[in-house]
Amino acid sequence: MKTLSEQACFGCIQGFYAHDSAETGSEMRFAVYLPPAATSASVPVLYYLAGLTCTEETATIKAGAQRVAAEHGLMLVMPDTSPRGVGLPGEEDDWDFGTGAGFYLDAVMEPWADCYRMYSYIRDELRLLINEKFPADPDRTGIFGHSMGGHGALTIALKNPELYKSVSAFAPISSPMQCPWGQKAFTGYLGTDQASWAEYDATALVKNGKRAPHILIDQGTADQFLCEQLKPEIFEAACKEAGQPLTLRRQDGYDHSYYFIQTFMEDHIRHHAAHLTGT
Ligand SMILES: N[C@@H](CCC(=O)N[C@@H](CS)C(=O)NCC(=O)O)C(=O)O
Repeated sequence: MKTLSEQACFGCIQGFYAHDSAETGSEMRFAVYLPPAATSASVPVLYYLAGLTCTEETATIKAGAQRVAAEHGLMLVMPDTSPRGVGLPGEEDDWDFGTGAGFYLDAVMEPWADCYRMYSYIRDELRLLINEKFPADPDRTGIFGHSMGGHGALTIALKNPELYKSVSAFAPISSPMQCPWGQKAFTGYLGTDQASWAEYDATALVKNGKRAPHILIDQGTADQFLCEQLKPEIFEAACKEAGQPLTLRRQDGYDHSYYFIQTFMEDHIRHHAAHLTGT
């Protein structure tokens, strides 16, 4: 692991790091915010998965998460959204597939299968690296994210409740099997086998018996992707039917941007702190 930069931020450190990833066969970058509490003890870790076109910098700069994370003593980890520059044909052609659009799954289709392994990268490789290199309490890990990253957070938490003790999402893709972004990505990375798609679809996972801790979702009513891509009502109905605890808040007038995310970031960090630290 190498340090790219470190800056003082709310009493401790905002850093950017890179490492050679075995899962993605490439150098991956990630951002870590260490709260002041991390100077004297191991602290809970909260992963934030970003959306389409984003990098490790996007939420670090735009989400305004550090002040509240410092207050609650949470470490923030903000990874990149895909491998970059691995040289696959077409990887840069679309903004919603390939670079910047890893969809937090393990691809099985060629040529993506060797490198596009963001599910295993986030759940295993990066988590173990963070636990080894930073003052992390491995028993207190939470996960949240936005849009494609909201889908990632929900699916990773639902599939691994023993690893993730808190979960939330901003404007998640609630059922990628049922929207154009997801159908394009799943066809390209997973092929046409619908059974493998269901393994990465939050709504299907809930319907098939997977459970996560109480989920918080915020969704802006003026989000330009709401009706065609995000469809929170599908996930809401599945959770209600299955008895999965969910608080879905429809926020009047907010769109899909980081102005929306930064408005409700404090509520999300408090939600995670309540699960991870009891504060
Ligand atoms: N490029 C897309 C929009 C992509 C987009 O909105 N990405 C969201 C995540 S799904 C984002 O967070 N973008 C980065 C930003 O707002 O800084 C378009 O032209 O419609």
